[in-house]
Amino acid sequence: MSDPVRSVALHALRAVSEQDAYVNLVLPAMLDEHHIEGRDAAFATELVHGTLRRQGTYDAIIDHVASKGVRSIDPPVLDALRLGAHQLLNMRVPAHAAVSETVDVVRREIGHKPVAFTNALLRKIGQKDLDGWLAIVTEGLEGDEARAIRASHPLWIVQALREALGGHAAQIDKLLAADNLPPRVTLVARPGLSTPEQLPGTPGKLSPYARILDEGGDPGAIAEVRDGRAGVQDEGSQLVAIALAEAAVDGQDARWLDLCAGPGGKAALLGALAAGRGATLVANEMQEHRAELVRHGVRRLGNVEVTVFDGREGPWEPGSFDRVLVDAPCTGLGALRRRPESRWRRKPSDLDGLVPLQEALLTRALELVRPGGVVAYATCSPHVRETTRVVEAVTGGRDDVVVESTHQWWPHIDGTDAMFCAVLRRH
Ligand SMILES: C[S@@+](CC[C@H](N)C(=O)[O-])C[C@H]1O[C@@H](n2cnc3c(N)ncnc32)[C@H](O)[C@@H]1O
Repeated sequence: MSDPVRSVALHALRAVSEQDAYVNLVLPAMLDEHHIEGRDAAFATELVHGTLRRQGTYDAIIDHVASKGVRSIDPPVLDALRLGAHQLLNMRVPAHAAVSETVDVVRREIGHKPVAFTNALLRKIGQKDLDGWLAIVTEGLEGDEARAIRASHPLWIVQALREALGGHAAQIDKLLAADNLPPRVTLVARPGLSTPEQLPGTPGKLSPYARILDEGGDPGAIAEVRDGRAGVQDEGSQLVAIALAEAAVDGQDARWLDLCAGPGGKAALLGALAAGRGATLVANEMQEHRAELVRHGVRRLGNVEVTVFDGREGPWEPGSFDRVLVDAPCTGLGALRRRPESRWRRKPSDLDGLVPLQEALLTRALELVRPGGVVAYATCSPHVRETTRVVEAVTGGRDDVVVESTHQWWPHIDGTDAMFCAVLRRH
């Protein structure tokens, strides 16, 4: 394969759009297979992740330059055009190389037929810079419609994020911009197993256990991460585990439960915090393959039992836990910056299935915690239907539950994923 980097990039985009692959899984495997490393691997990652993030903007531009519109274009050719547009408009690739290399990939990987078409469209796109194109494709559009194209988010997500910002809705552009920046890798030093000072990088801003790796830092090269004394974990996730661990409980503090634990990042931190107090943790996960990831994450801890049940039905005694975490399955709209394709895959109707499950899991958690104990309800989504409205629906009309605190973290303010956490106390 000549220029294997761009060929791999196109294959990864095809796998995402054709087979619903997750780019975070499929691209590293392809890079490994083709022995693409170092700067070439970083270039391929930027090509693919950047193209996926900015797909909404590029499709609007391609729609403008293609005489029959973007929908008339064969999916493999469209992926190649997006790849070319990203190089032309958002990367420091010289325009002639962006066009000719992308056209070569089309010739090699798709065939001769679309070569002239691709060449003509990319040349047109190369005639203006990104700002020039944005002015054209948002002409006549206002507010969120223009914003959706400019910041490359589906309109319904822009509207949901603006609603979630509430009184801070004016920050929407900053939030959308933060979603388009790849996050720095953050480590967690699991207390009792390692200290942040033993890890490379700089201290976190919010969690006392966090360390932020320098750009290009490889967590796989760190001994503490390899052997489970530390892990890779966004600071927002660390803060959720800390919020549950630090909430005051009346009386004993011996039995903790993580109802939805897979893949186990929060369970590992909670387990370490529980061990420091002589408490035990049940880390439950419904899917066996994800429970296996939890077992791996907590392998250094002797106080964690991993179970595999539907959290709504597991065989625990009512009132048998002092602290319970419900890190509920959700749309993940708070983690768009680390999952480049997910914004295009999620649908508003996903909420219709998730919200009843979230309510049922929180209801069960409130049954399993003892009076005087606490429940933390968390989502890696700021969508109000999954956050405050779930808490209101479950606690409204109950006089045995008090909402002690709610907190929404944001990428553009806190540098974390947009995690939500409510701490509830049973009476
Ligand atoms: C947001 S993730 C949890 C992330 C995890 N706490 C961590 O920090 O690594 C939600 C998890 O809930 C699991 N899940 C979905 N439905 C469930 C149910 N009914 N009971 C228990 N777990 C469930 C999913 O498989 C998924 O692993």
